[in-house]
Amino acid sequence: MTTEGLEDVVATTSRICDLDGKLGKLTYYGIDIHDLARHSSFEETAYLLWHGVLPTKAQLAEVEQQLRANRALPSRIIDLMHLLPSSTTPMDVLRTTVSALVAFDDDLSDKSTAANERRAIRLTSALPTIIMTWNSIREKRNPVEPLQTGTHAANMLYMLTGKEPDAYTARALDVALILHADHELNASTFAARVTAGTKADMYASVVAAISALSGPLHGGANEQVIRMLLRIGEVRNVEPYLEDALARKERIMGFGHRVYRTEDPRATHLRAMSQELGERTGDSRWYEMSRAIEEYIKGHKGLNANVDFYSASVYYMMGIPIDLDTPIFASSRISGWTAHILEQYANNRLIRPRADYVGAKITEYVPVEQRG
Ligand SMILES: CC(=O)SCCNC(=O)CCNC(=O)[C@H](O)C(C)(C)COP(=O)(O)OP(=O)(O)OC[C@H]1O[C@@H](n2cnc3c(N)ncnc32)[C@H](O)[C@@H]1OP(=O)(O)O
Ligand SMILES: O=C([O-])CC(=O)C(=O)O
Repeated sequence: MTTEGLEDVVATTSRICDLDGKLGKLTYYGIDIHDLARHSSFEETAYLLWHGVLPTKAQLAEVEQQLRANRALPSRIIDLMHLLPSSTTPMDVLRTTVSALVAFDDDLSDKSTAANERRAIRLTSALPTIIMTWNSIREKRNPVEPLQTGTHAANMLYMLTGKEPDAYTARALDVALILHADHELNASTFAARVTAGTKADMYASVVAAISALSGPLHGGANEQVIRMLLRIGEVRNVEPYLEDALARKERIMGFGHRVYRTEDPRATHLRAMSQELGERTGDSRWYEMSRAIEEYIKGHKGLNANVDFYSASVYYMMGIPIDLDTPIFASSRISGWTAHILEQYANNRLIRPRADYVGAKITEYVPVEQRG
């Protein structure tokens, strides 16, 4: 029997992330996402995903230090970015430069777990630098050097503007990164594991993941959500816009999920953040439109907002350029991807499902001269 889109197919065992779509429960190594969002940091959550336990104080300090120490990019990666047309999308730049980073790995032949854990740290540190360096290059500004201090989130905001972010915004992005860090066998993580399952290296596996994340049915939806909010413009336009869109059978980005049949627990936090950011910035339009869309779609289609819905207005109110939304998702999900790649390597079997053949019956080969 076939299951289109592998819905509900259990494709592997994993200790990393547990997801209950009926109850709306999400845990990383048994720790509730709500607790992580309230109390953890992105760095601590990444450690948890890589090692399966929360770090001691010393281990946390060490991973924070390693993540800071690896922020700078090889200068030739920056040279490579200068060669790209300024219209290249940030996701395409991310995919291309992560692929090129393999050439700067000191010893690719070292396939030990320790070497792959070091690669996970290097890749996690590199992603925000790539994204923000590209943002400067395409705007014909000098890239801002990464800070040697501060969190993954604060450094990302600093590299965007050249100014240290206020504590509230840095923490809000930190929480968003925690919420996006892992999500079981989503399409990009599955792509990473399929690639790692062939014993391809970590760079190749992450490139596969970035490529899968970029599509609008997955991580690319957050960018489409904010474009929709901009098109709608104000709360009173929500209803006619959605009526039209649904009549045309359009999908409303940021709604629906393959696994959740109830509220996505990450959306609960992002909704509250969107409201709070609206109040702080004195412009609640984006939050209010989002609430109106959510109510309409819930009422008319029975669909819940997913992680991409409220993250869109959150990032917009932080002043993040729209097409950096999905790369920012990637700069969190890299922790989950690399954790899954490490888990795949540790207990590997090639991932190779079958297809139910529904094509033509055996047919005789007709040489081209006789085909008319
Ligand atoms: C981080 C993430 O990846 S979260 C997901 C981000 N993606 C989006 O927000 C894109 C919009 N959402 C969607 O396209 C889908 O809900 C997906 C891709 C997330 C999940 O899709 P699936 O599990 O394959 O559900 P499927 O596509 O079979 O949809 C089931 C039904 O709900 C409808 N539906 C699902 N999502 C939506 C939506 N966002 N807007 C309108 N209708 C929708 C479908 O049209 C379909 O209706 P039908 O049976 O009448 O044809
Ligand atoms: O799990 C999924 O299919 C999509 C998702 O929410 C994520 O990757 O965060």
